[in-house]
Amino acid sequence: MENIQPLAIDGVELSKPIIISGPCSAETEEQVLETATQLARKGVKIYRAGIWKPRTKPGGFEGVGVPGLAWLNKVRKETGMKISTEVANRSHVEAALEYDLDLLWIGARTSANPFAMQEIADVLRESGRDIPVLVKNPVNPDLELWIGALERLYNAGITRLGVIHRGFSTYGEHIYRNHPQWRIPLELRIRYPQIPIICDPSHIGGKRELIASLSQQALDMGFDGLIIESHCNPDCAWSDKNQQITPEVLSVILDNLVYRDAPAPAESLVQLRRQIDQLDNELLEVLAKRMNISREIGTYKRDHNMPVVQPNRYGDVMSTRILAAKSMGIGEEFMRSILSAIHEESVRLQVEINK
Ligand SMILES: O=C(O)C(=O)C[C@]1(C(=O)O)C=C[C@@H](O)C=C1
Repeated sequence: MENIQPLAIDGVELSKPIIISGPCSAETEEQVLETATQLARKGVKIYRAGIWKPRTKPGGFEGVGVPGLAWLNKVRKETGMKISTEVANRSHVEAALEYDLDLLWIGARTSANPFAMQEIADVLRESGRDIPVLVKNPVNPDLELWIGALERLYNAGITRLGVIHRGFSTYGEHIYRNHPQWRIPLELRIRYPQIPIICDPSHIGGKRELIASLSQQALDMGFDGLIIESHCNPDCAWSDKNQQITPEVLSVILDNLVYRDAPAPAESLVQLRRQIDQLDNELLEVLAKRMNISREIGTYKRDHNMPVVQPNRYGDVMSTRILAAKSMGIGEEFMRSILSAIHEESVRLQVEINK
């Protein structure tokens, strides 16, 4: 995907960060236009509204369908904003192209489904249109599946691609509706630095109160933009009302965000990075030494017919190190995952010796 072009929409200068906003769902022409007018007044340039809504269970509001596309056209005409919606199958794409939408996005359930992604890529290729497309992460935390969805579009001739990080589904009650698992979009950034990443704090948080802090966190991590749900009357929204905010609130949140975009690092940062380099080397040396001891223990176990995994010893290692880590200001979760990775590798080396 070397040839990916910067996310550009014809006829609009994209702000930094890129801001996309609008209601979760288009409900009525009045609601669509009223929300759009208020957002345009606040300086938003790209409008979003769900026309077809994938619902977990049948019987919910499933979107207004094609008539909503005409309302979006009216939004563009009256406010000058660019218009976007989610597409999930061939007929959605055909209708969206017919109504000349400026930007499309692919939802998380669709990007998780290679058949649906291929169908969308095929219809875009047949249309010969290089419309910008944003791909939400798949519901499950699978980076390859996400990249696969992007590749299908890229191979179909779509060169203005971006992604939306909307968090990952988890079972049970959590503070987030969809767990952010930031390391996954960050890994994508490292592998494809040319692909812009837009954060969707509305779907990650699932609650209005979390939108501001999640947005700032995303910008601090170098994300390129935000897609935030906004509704002229959120409490009466037909879908996802807890995570929608008024254009007024949106504007306050945006005004308070700090967008960090400093270019070359100063000397003080270079110095600090040198210290990190040094410490990482020391960590590596210690790790290598630990693995060598583990190999020796592995030989001992093989010669004395002992099982590789020693749960009591592992439990002791875990609890004593976590206690020590805490007293040094190191987080428990972090320490637990490091120790568990070290133990896994240590066990793998010892199993090798037994072969
Ligand atoms: O103490 C041992 O028996 C080891 O092999 C070391 C070690 C570790 O890496 O800490 C590895 C495997 C065991 O399950 C417990 C601990």
